[in-house]
Amino acid sequence: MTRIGLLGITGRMGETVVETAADRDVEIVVGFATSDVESVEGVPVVHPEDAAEALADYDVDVVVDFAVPEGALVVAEACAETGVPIVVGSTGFDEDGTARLDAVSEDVALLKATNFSRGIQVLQRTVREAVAALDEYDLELMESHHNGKVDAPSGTANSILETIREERDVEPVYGREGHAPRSEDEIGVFARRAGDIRGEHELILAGNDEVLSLSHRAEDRAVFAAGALDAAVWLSDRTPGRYTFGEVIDA
Ligand SMILES: NC(=O)C1=CN([C@@H]2O[C@H](COP(=O)(O)OP(=O)(O)OC[C@H]3O[C@@H](n4cnc5c(N)ncnc54)[C@H](OP(=O)(O)O)[C@@H]3O)[C@@H](O)[C@H]2O)C=CC1
Ligand SMILES: O=C(O)C1=N[C@H](C(=O)O)C[C@H](O)C1
Repeated sequence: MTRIGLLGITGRMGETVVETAADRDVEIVVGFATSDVESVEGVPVVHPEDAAEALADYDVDVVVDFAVPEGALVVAEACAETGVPIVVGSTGFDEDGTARLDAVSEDVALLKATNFSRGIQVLQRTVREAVAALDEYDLELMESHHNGKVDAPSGTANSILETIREERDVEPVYGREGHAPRSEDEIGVFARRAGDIRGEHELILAGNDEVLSLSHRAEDRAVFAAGALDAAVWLSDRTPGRYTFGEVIDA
C-alpha cells in the first residue's frame, strides 16, 4: 500500500484523486491546502508551510500535486528536505519555478507531467510524426477547458507547442486579432474557457487541399487522477532525478 500526501486536496482534481484512490492499492494519508479545513473525507489537511513535518509524521511515501505552482514549489522543497518523491501535476510554472523543480530533483525523484492521460502521450508522439512529415502545412492549436481554469494556454497546449517547435521553427501567435496576413512560420494558439469542459486539445495541419486534425478529449477528471496515481506508485521507490509519464506508460 503506497502512502500518499495529496497537495490540492480541496480542489477539483484533489476531490477526484481521493475518489480514484479508493479503488486502488494506495492510501491518501495527508492532504495539503491553504484554506482552513481540518479534513477531507477523513483525510487530515495540513498547511503547505508545515509540509516537511507532516511528511515525516504521516510517513508519506510519495506526494501527488494538483494545485498551483506557488504551493507546489513549497511542498516540493519540503519533499527535497525530507527525501520524499513527488509527482507534479500543477501547470503554469514560469522559468524560475522550473529551475526550482530541477533543483528539487537533485535530492529526490520528481515526475512532472502537464497531462496524465495516456491518450495525450500518444497524441504527442503522433504530433511529432505529423509535423515532421507535413512540413509545409499550416499549423493551428486549440484548447478548451472549464471556466475555473486560471492558466492559459493550458499546460498540455504548451507541451504540444514544445513538441512542434522541436520539429519546426514556428512562432506562436496567441489569440490572433487585427489585420495582417498569416505568415508561413506562425502557429495560432487559442484557449477557450466555458462550463465544465474537462480538457480538449486539437492541432490542425492544413495544406495541399486537405486538413489533418489531431485531437483529444478528456471525458472525466478520473483519467488524470488514475495516471497520476500510477505515476506515484511507480515513482515511490526511484532514486533522485527527473522522470516522465512516458516512462511510466512504457514500463
Ligand atoms: N497534469 C494533469 O494531468 C492535470 C493538471 N491539472 C492542473 O492541476 C491544477 C489544479 O487544478 P484544479 O484541481 O482544477 O484546481 P482547483 O482550483 O480546483 O484546486 C486548486 C487546489 O490548490 C490549492 N491551492 C491554492 N493555492 C494554493 C497555495 N498557494 N498553496 C497550496 N495549495 C494551494 C487549493 O486549495 P486552497 O485554496 O484551500 O489552498 C485547491 O486545493 C491546475 O494547475 C491544473 O492545470 C488539472 C488536471 C489534470
Ligand atoms: O486545469 C485542468 O482542468 C487541466 N489542466 C491540464 C492542462 O493545463 O493542460 C491538463 C488537462 O487538460 C486539464
